[in-house]
Amino acid sequence: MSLEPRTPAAANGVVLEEPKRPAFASSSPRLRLNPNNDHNPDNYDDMQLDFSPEIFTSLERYLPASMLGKPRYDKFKFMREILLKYFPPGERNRIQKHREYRQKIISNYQPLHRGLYSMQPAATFVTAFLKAVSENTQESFRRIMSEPSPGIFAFEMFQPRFCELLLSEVENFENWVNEAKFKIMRPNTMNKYGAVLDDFGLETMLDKLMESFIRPISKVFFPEVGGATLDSHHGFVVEYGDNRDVDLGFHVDDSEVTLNVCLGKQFTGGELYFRGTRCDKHVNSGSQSEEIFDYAHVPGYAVLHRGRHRHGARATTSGHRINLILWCRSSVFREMKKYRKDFSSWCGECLHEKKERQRKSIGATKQELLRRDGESAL
Ligand SMILES: O=C(O)CCC(=O)C(=O)O
Ligand SMILES: [Fe+2]
Repeated sequence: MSLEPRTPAAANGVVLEEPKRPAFASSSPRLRLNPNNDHNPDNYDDMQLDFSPEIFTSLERYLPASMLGKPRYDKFKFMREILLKYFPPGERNRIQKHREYRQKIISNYQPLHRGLYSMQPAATFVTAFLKAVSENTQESFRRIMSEPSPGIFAFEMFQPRFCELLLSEVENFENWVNEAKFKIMRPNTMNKYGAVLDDFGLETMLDKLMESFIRPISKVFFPEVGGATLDSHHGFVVEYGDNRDVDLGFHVDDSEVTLNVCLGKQFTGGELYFRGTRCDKHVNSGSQSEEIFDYAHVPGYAVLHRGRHRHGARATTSGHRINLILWCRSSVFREMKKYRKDFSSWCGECLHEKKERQRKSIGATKQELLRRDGESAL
């Protein structure tokens, strides 16, 4: 098996080209860095748009103060100009196709357990997890979590009943896909099986899961990779066993923080193996012995790690294993990353290089001092 990490490039199919910086003249107004949450945005549902109306409604909170009082059409033109720079036509086309794909599922698929489609914390999480998140402190999180290897957190998360319901919903969706001979998109380029939960209606629920439960934890444990600013996700299930995927190759996720929860059912094998966190430049570098760690999945239990923490899943040797995966992303972190070269706060190899530079520089300084001492003694 190759140990070359592969970035699952097509992830949820949303691969954005490098955004080009808007070429505004320096005197032109710019978007605000933080949203104006007091502003009540207009509704764009009735307009013929080439981007989803919700994008305009969301973006409106970022408009400069001078634009906010302008007529709706002026705001629309201003925002569209920005969006066009960030989404080239091919990308826009792909997003439009994906929107139609989801629409087709939503209008034909009959959910089995409607309760799953809105976040119901008391029916979803085990009590200890809920308590830790409501306390929202490093101590409360540490109380329910183990950190068996640096940057890998394991904890009990879902109630058995919630796992059962979600498994049966996924099964119901897959039966519908087969009966309707519907061609579904798989979670990413690495899986032949599994399903994207966001595509059949669970996007809002998973957004809530990320915002209210994963982001507070990530803010504490992964601040250096945008843990506090997670603002989008890709949520899916992976499936292993007979007539399913067997294992998963060595890779990094297209996420800043990944939540991986085992839903069941009964299985042997399927352990995750981790090999240290790396930036793009060092993604293929070797591992230190202390970075080598294996984790055995337990139904109901979650693993939380940086997306750049290199990992893979060993063969599921018997039974059937289904895991919920939530790739959580931060647009702010991705934008800032473009202007940085040193990632020693989270990349094991950048840190190693930095220490090496410091060691050399201290050595050179010592040499210089010794030389000066020698000269003055003459
Ligand atoms: O099979 C697993 O538990 C890991 C899945 C995974 O790493 C992924 O889908 O990115
Ligand atoms: Fe992964």
